[in-house]
Amino acid sequence: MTSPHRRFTEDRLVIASHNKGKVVEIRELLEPFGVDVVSAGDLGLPEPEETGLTFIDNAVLKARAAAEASGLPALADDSGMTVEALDGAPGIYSARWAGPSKDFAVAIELVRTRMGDDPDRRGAFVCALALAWPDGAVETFEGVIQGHLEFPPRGSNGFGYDPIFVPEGDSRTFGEFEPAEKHAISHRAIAFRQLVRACFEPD
Ligand SMILES: O=c1nc[nH]c2c1ncn2[C@H]1C[C@H](O)[C@@H](COP(=O)(O)OP(=O)(O)OP(=O)(O)O)O1
Ligand SMILES: [Mg+2]
Repeated sequence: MTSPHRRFTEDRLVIASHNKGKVVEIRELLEPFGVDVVSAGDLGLPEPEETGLTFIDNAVLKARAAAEASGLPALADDSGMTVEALDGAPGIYSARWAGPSKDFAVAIELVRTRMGDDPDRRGAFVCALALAWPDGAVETFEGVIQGHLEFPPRGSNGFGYDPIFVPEGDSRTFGEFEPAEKHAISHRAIAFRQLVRACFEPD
């Protein structure tokens, strides 16, 4: 049976993200596919306003904006952390909780104080990926990893909320994971496996 997905046949791809930590991870995850990648920041593309109400909506919006502006296929990642005790917050607002200076010490402190001593420490990371072409076609994928939060933050690897997130089955925070270990299990890795199967690997 032929795949219902639009396949990636070009040799260049724009990473539609202005987050340096995320761009590093996406480059590492795409490395085996020999695609020439350039980031939206490198191309001087503007950072679109994320007006969507879901991770998928925002990923599509960012991917389409970059594909239209560059004339190249573009891959966007919209991701965040959801906390049970906060009814899913910060969720799609995960980056915005860090404020205009993108200070995640501030965002982490906000999560800590809002959770207070709630005994429910469960949290998850979600990653939506959208691959968009300049003609408007788009493919979307989503990955989730469950875990719990621990304070104070530990570890200096990764980015964002990694120093407080402990994935199920481990006792270390993602901030204490080596990059390759995070790439084996993360929400982004789960979404990437689907993307690769649908759009990159031969039928
Ligand atoms: O693996 C992760 N480890 C820790 N924190 C993470 C992760 N993945 C997403 N996060 C948090 C921080 C990030 O800032 C926000 C995503 O927000 P999101 O709008 O998708 O990205 P962003 O504004 O940082 O860059 P951009 O929109 O240009 O891709 O969620
Ligand atoms: Mg963003």
